[in-house]
Amino acid sequence: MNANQQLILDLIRDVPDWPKPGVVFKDITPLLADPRGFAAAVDELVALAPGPIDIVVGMEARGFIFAAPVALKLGAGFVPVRKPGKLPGKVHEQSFALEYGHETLTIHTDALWPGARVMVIDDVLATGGTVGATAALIKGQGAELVHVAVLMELGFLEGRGRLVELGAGTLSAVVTV
Ligand SMILES: O=P(O)(O)OC[C@H]1O[C@H](OP(=O)(O)OP(=O)(O)O)[C@H](O)[C@@H]1O
Ligand SMILES: Nc1ncnc2[nH]cnc12
Repeated sequence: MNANQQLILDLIRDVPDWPKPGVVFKDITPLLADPRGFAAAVDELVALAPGPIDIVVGMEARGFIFAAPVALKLGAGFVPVRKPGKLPGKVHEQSFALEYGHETLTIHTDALWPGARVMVIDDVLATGGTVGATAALIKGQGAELVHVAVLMELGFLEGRGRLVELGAGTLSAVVTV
């Protein structure tokens, strides 16, 4: 483990039984409030890009926090995947189950183009539902999902296996717990 990874782990707070009993919530707010920690997280995510990237896709809301600075550092554009009723244009949508509920995600129908090299960035991989739905939205536009990078993978929830089943492409995590 490198120094950045140790710093990141030290700055993520466990909140037991939130938002519902049995869930241990990984709270990134202490990490974001620490400039060295936040920079370390962005740098480690940037380092996971496998090559040139046209567009970084981030998912509302926590994904936006990391995806936007990663896009800038990679010289890529940023495309938001949002919850329903937020994007003003025509959208494609995809529903899925979360660790603590259900969700639908949307993307503008003209956000991507065939062959665009896309990287997905999110804070947490839990069950894989969010990344799986986002991958479907990206592939639905004929874009190339080059890689998925998350700050933290919750290994015990086996989201990675679900993504293989969904054909969501390669994934790496800065830290795994
Ligand atoms: O792998 P999964 O089981 O899909 O869970 C991971 C997702 O859950 C959280 O988002 P959440 O829907 O809680 O929304 P938020 O970013 O608005 O807090 C997190 O930011 C990931 O996007
Ligand atoms: N346990 C968890 N902590 C933080 N974000 C999450 N998203 C889904 N499960 C989560």
